[in-house]
Amino acid sequence: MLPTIRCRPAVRISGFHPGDPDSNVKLVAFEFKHWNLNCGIVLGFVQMASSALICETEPWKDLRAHVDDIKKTHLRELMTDMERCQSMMVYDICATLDTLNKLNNLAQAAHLKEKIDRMFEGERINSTENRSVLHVALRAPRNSVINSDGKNVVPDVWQVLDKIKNFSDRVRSGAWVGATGKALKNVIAIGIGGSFLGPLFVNTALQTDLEAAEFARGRQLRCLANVDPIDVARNLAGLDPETTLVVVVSKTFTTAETMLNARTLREWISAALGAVQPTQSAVRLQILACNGPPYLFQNHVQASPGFRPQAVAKHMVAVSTNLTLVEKFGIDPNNAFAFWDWVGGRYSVCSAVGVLPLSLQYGFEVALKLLSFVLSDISIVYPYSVKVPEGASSIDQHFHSAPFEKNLPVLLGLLSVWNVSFLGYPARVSMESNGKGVSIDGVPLPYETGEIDFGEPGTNGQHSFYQLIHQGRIIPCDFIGVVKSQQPVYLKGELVSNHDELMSNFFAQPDALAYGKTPEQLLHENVPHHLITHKTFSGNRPSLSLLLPSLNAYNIGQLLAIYEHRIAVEGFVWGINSFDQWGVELGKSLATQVRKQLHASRRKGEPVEGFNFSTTMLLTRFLELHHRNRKRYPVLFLLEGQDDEISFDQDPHTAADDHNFYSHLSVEELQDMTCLYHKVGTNCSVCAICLENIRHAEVCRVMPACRHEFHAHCIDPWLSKRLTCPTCRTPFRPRLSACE
Ligand SMILES: O=P(O)(O)OC[C@H]1O[C@H](O)[C@H](O)[C@@H](O)[C@@H]1O
Repeated sequence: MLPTIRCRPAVRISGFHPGDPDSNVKLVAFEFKHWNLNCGIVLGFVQMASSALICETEPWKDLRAHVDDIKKTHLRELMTDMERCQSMMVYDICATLDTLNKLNNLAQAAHLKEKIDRMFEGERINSTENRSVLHVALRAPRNSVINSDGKNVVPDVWQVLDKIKNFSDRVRSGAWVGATGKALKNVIAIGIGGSFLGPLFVNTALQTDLEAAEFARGRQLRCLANVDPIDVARNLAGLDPETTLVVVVSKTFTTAETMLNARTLREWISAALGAVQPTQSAVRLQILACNGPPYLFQNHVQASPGFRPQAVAKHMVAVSTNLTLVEKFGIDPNNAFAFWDWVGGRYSVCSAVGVLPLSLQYGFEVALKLLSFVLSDISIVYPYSVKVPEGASSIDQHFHSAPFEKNLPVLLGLLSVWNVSFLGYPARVSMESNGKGVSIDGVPLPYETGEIDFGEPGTNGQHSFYQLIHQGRIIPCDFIGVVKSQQPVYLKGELVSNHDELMSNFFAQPDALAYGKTPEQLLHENVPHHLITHKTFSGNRPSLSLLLPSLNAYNIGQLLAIYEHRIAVEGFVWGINSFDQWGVELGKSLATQVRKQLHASRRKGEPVEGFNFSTTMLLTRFLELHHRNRKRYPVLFLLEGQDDEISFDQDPHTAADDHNFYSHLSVEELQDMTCLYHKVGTNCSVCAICLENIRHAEVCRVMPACRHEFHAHCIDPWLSKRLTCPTCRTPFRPRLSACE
């Protein structure tokens, strides 16, 4: 089945025969009719100077002039194309045969083929970072040769894959156990951006796939990115550190959010199972306060049995290009899984970034299918002998070698360029790659690039933002559907199965966008006159519909690769660098300045300065309100930190200096401190640390000045570090005596 370009009559790309014996591309195999490619090549070739913008070429100007013609034709006129109607998947664009010829000319002018070749040949096409772009090597068969700087990188890739197989097999079989001897059933993958979204996407898709789910029975994979402690709390809810493995995923191993989350979980592990390292210099007790429900792990903090260095080694592993920092963090280098600077973060899901967490959850064989390989065709025993590449790898080969008229990523990329730069429609995906304002040579761009990416699964969007896409701005949409549901449900008495209900909408929406609804139709339906304009749909809105046979590891890999390459095609044509992301840096560095200010204000009472007036006011207000409200926050959990980067939630006036900050009380001294047996009706009845009621006759400590009361076993770890009330921060001197 599939794709048809829904455009002027007589232009069609069709195909997608999942079982096509002549094709090793299972997602899409298509024929292209009535388009004389060679003619397009000859007519369109224009040599560009290296810093010339694509908009200065004749093919670009030709397309620009063509826009007015195209705007005269409505998409609904194209719907009468019988050839298109016979296809199973439809790509509706506002374009004609002529448009496609002109786009092909543009591809020639942009030297698209040469750029694709340079990428596969490992040239440093990411010139602003001086790197090659070789994510295709991550899914290359073991015996292939792909060079970067004259070195074949494929053996390194397979060395890591072998290591992942070995490690994930051991964890899954129970040969690798946690610090207390229990099998590790749960995995939390910490990362952000490209070190998060890819694994999250694949995990979301696979967790309802029956085959994959069978391999994941009894196991959980959670992905944590956001630095908001609420997200940490949600991800840890219900997990036991004894049976949890933390995978820290960061290309650089310096990303602020990932490293703070990694330190947080390192404390979670070590508080429950033993301290991280006996660093005396900066061991501090931190209270993270929060209004939310008490998801977290106070009990583990109290129960910490003391220093057990193997806890982190057993419960934390890393994926990174920066193995030095991994080791410095305290993770055993043997438990680090490498990748390389020629893998961009957002193109890294096929590296250990995705393959390690997915192998731990679903087994290595399922993860391998995502990349390239049909397991039935290879021996699982080493060495793998790969016969038929599938998954992402099949699309790589297709992208590299198929002629443009049959090359799906090329066609999709060219059509995106048409939508964005000529028709002025903001399109989808690739915001970090192609959201650029200058060419690869640093020349400001006089045309629109980049796309805006948003969406929703299933029909959710129909009940919200589809209003915008039907009657507001024209936004080209991608609809991705599957023929066979992962979880088929058919209820007796219903008109259709649940999946057919879903798919009814999949087929209807592109038509609604393309056809629209005219005032004449509405009048014919007796719609009241005053509502006619409100209920009119202009139509003529382009969309792409992709129909997959099913959502399994192969198809997911293919889908990923199609979108990766489509993005590259767009960037190659626009003449921009799709592989850097300088635009994300400014906000991050400003956050560093804010972080320092918060630290200085909270710890030393320093006023807010160095910011613009508006931000100064807002920050000051934030600090004031936080300070005023702090007593009402329930204490969520206690942590020990050792990094100066961690901002302390500390009253400036009670933390004048580090000398007073530490109580230096020994365990014996703590035991000697006055405690009492709680009597009903006295003081507070809730311990603000564990949030449990304090019951009759439980052993408690009452803060002498403020009379706040806590379970003795809850408050003691805190008191060993500082002599303030954790609720109101009132300082005090201990009275040492036996229990009353
Ligand atoms: O993997 P890391 O080095 O932690 O980077 C995580 C993310 O951070 C950056 O902000 C980049 O914009 C992303 O492309 C990257 O994926």
